[in-house]
Amino acid sequence: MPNLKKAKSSLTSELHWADGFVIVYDISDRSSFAFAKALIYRIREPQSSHCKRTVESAVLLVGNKQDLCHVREVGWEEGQKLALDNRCQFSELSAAEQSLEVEMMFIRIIKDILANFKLKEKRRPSGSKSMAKLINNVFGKRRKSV
Ligand SMILES: Nc1nc2c(ncn2[C@@H]2O[C@H](COP(=O)(O)OP(=O)(O)OP(=O)(O)O)[C@@H](O)[C@H]2O)c(=O)[nH]1
Repeated sequence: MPNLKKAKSSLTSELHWADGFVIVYDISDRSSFAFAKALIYRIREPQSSHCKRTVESAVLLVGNKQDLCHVREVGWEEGQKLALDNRCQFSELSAAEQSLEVEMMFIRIIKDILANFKLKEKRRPSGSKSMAKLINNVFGKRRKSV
């Protein structure tokens, strides 16, 4: 429960501007997984009016310290399920032993962010429709004739 409270007060400003999040927990520490879960819930909770995003944030959940799997407290399936249930990507790695994997992790989140923006572009009304919308936004829909 304290984790949830702490997570609620975390990320407040980042929720406004961040296009992506990498949430890292320690597979040999269950409390870090609970905190990661609370952070993901915070990111995915329905946004309040002052924080309306047009593109959903990309989230990559990472189970670190895979080299400590002999003292594992969080199963791979648990991490995978949390990610799937909350539209996140998931991977496990060992930052201590796999520097390339860490690099790949950042490339992956950047790719996901770009994919989200491309998806939004596709959904936008095209050409004249979008121009009409822009004009309406600037001048207002119901203009009185002079
Ligand atoms: N065995 C192992 N240890 C790791 C790994 N990654 C980080 N550590 C160790 O975990 C400890 C915490 O690492 P930090 O890089 O300080 O991570 P942090 O998230 O800033 O941790 P806090 O400062 O505790 O919040 C250090 O002792 C690291 O050496 C890993 O992949 N395997």
